[in-house]
Amino acid sequence: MANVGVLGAGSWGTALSVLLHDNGHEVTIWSIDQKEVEMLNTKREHEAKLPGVKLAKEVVITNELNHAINGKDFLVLAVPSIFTRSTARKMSPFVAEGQMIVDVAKGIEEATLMTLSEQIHQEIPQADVAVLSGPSHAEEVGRKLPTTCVIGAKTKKTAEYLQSMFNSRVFRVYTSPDILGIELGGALKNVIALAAGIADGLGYGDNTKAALITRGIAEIARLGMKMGGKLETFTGLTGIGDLIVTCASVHSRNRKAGYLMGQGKSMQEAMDEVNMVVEGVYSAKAAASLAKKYDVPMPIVEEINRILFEGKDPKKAVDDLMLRESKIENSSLLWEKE
Ligand SMILES: NC(=O)c1ccc[n+]([C@@H]2O[C@H](COP(=O)([O-])OP(=O)(O)OC[C@H]3O[C@@H](n4cnc5c(N)ncnc54)[C@H](O)[C@@H]3O)[C@@H](O)[C@H]2O)c1
Ligand SMILES: O=P(O)(O)OC[C@H](O)CO
Repeated sequence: MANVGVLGAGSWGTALSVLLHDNGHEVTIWSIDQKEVEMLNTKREHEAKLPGVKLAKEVVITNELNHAINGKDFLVLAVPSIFTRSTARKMSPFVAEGQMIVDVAKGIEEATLMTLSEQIHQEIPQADVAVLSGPSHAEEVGRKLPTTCVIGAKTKKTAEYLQSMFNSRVFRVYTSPDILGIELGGALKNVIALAAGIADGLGYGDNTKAALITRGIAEIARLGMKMGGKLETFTGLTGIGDLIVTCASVHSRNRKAGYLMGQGKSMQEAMDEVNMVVEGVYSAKAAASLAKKYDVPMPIVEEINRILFEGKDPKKAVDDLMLRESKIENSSLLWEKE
């Protein structure tokens, strides 16, 4: 049994707290928002973000960061990615040498193009930073439906320790040394999910969805491998696995935001209606900047940026994708004879 601090009390922080408590660990959740702490202490349920999932009375909920960090065997950082750096900076004075932090958010910092684990390492150099990712909606983890994820860590020892902490009958965790590939897959799939949602909102069909998923992972892998991520990661749970769930699921925040935009709502109207973090909106510009920096074609990502930030008509964006110059499916495939 371990003593765990979960930083962030949104839907994912809450679902993982329930999982870790069910696994027999002592869990303390921290939220920056005193009202959220009071609400969770009173109701033992996040009605707005994860209705129907109860937090056991033993789970401690606090507004004091040091209470969630001091003496904990490991920490789970579950705040939306735009708050990762600021939260890590606040955490740093309380984090012990070698204390493990598992980042479970998905994003890339727009200003620096850094992954979340890189930001955490910069703010908390003394921490042992790992990541947890995969096809795992909080709504289903909270209902204890079978789910698989991957822990990425710098050492096998840390990865296997954390694997044993999260593993359960309903939550199967694999390990991986490819932290970068895991983080890029998690952040970039949210941008493609916006496109999948837009296609749904426009009334397009399964063919369109399959095309976006397949060409989407091609874009993600092309960039990710040029940055140093591994092909095996992009074809695994945190790559294609997470992309499939986010493009297809009724629970997906990014898909839903895209759907609303496909139906004619503005980006802001869509984000307000979803009322939970829509990470793809924050990662889209970073993805386009990385594509430019690494000289990798990412046409879906580029069109999403035009829709989000230049007001391009989504239908015109799909037309432009369909009418791009003709291409071979994969430029590494060759005919024996030309
Ligand atoms: N929800 C899921 O199914 C799921 C699954 C896997 C990964 N994730 C990732 O986990 C991260 C969190 O997602 P979520 O769904 O829990 O989001 P959410 O919108 O439910 O979480 C919002 C929470 O963030 C915290 N918060 C708000 N403002 C803050 C601030 N200024 N500083 C620090 N914390 C603040 C509060 O506790 C708030 O409840 C995202 O990166 C998301 O991609 C989510
Ligand atoms: O699928 P979304 O858009 O809700 O994103 C949340 C998580 O990243 C799912 O893995």
